[in-house]
Amino acid sequence: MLLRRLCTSVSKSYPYPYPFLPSSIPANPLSNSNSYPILSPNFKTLGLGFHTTASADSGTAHSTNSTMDESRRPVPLPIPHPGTAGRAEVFRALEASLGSTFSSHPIAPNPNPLIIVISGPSGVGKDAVIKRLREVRRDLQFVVTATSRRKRPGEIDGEDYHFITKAEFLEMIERNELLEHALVYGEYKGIPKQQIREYVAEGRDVVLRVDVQGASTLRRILKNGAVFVFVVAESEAALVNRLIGRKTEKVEDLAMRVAAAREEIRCLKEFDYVVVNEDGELERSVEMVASIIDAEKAKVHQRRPLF
Ligand SMILES: Nc1ncnc2c1ncn2[C@@H]1O[C@H](COP(=O)(O)OP(=O)(O)OP(=O)(O)O)[C@@H](O)[C@H]1O
Repeated sequence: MLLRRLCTSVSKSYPYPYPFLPSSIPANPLSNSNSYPILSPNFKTLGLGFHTTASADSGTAHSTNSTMDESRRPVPLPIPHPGTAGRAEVFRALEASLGSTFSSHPIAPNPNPLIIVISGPSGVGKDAVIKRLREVRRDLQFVVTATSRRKRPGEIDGEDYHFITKAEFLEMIERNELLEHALVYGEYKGIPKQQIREYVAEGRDVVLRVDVQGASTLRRILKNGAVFVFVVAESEAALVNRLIGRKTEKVEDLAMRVAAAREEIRCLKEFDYVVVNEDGELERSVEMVASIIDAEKAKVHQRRPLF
């Protein structure tokens, strides 16, 4: 707040390109006509409680800090005008006047690795969104869910899902290898822990795909350490049409999935973001998810992926 006030008042009052000088400061007697006067090295101390002022009649700058010794008194140095001098020359002159080199280290800290949980009712397009996201965001890691259900046409084992038997799934549960698992429409689905741990340890962003009940479990485990995205269709009718169009469900399963979707939509408030995957607008939904990820990575207060 204090910094903002300082920046605002300084930028309003100072016509020179150097932001921390009061406008009343006279020309530097040592400078040529292309130079601006500048103080050294006490500008660094502005934030530390020194208050540097300029005296119009003496042509020198003073500090109101009574403890400042002679050696730290501001020394006026000539700064060549960027219009006539080379960039490197002005850069070096600024460094000399401030008494320190300009660091090339990143100003903002590296963002934390992010866990992105994508969920939503059956048939809204979670797999379709994730499949496309994989293509457009190569920087993301996708945890492959293990499932006991049968492969659908076009699905690839180890890429879309790890297709395993019910017995193998139960062994994974026994060995505590799953972060979360659920029995969904008579088939097991679960998220292997190890993959997430490895990706997060490498500082990578990880995308998980879970059903709504799985998302509730993950929220309890991961709390605010992950971002939860709820994918929905624009309407119930659109969702039903999509499920029918997929032609993968038995008729009795269709009714069950639609009934479940009605319940699952009530869980929306447990999520951080909602993405409406409108009919024919898959690309826009994928862009929306990518934007959510970018916004999360730009957060000043980052989530901490702990589990
Ligand atoms: N925006 C869209 N417009 C039109 N069709 C879509 C769109 N998104 C997905 N679909 C289609 O809708 C059907 C259901 O999508 P998908 O299988 O990705 O849903 P899902 O949420 O992963 O379902 P489930 O949880 O049952 O696995 C698929 O046939 C898919 O191609």
